[in-house]
Amino acid sequence: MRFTKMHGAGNDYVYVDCFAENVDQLDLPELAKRISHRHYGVGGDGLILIRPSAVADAKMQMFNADGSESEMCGNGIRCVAKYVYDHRIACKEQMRIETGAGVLDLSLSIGADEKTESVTVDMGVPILEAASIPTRLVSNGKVVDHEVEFAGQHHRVSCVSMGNPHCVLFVPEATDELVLGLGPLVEVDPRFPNRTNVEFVQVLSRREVRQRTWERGSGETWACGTGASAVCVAGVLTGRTDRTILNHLLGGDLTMTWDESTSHVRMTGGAVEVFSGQWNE
Ligand SMILES: N[C@@H](CCC[C@H](N)C(=O)O)C(=O)O
Repeated sequence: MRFTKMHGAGNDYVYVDCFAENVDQLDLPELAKRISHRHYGVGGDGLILIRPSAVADAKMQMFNADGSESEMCGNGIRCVAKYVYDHRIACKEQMRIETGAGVLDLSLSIGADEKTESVTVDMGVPILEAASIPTRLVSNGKVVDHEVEFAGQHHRVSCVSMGNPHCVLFVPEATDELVLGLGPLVEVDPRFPNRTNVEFVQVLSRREVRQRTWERGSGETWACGTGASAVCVAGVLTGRTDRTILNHLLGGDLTMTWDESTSHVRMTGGAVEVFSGQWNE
């Protein structure tokens, strides 16, 4: 089976082109675990299948490194768009990709070498009601974060779904103690019956934040696009940031906007193809 390693802002996945490869007989969760392993496999934050779609230019199916399947992947969908364009599956600068969270619109910036340099994704409308710890309205009509106890400590969190669940914590500094210590506890907290992704965010100014992410099913990753979308929404709702922010993640930057007129979140970032190979197992 041919595969391609790609990353968006350092969030790296193993991609399989299912326009060319038949994976239907494979145990996909097991394959995701094995292929993602950083010592025994190709290595990555998970596995992403680029499939034909009946309703869009392609369909993305994504698995975390532990084999669990997620509805959506923000950095992954930019790489899927790049693959689809650069490998001439669809030569369209405006493209639609089907995900577990619906069909999303993408706009590609093409370089002089006729390859995709960056991608803007319309991430859709964030869902606040679906969060298991709901974001609350206070009497003056302003939405605020919610005080919750995790491991005996009180934290203020905002829960935002971008098709997949996110729990955003604004902190003075996203330390290892928080990300690697608290992150795994929040991920499996019983108040999140489907587990959750966890974002630790330091606000640098109204237009700039620094984010570290503990991802459901993959542990700490170098970036998370759906997480950056949730952070953009939570920053606006809690009055901390403007509607357009630059988010510095461990592996790169993402530009995020929560559009006031449409309520859609837009994300712009790079997508990089690293290498291709043959998986023989
Ligand atoms: N890294 C991704 C999110 C991947 C899925 C996530 N771990 C989940 O289980 O929901 C992104 O860029 O959005």
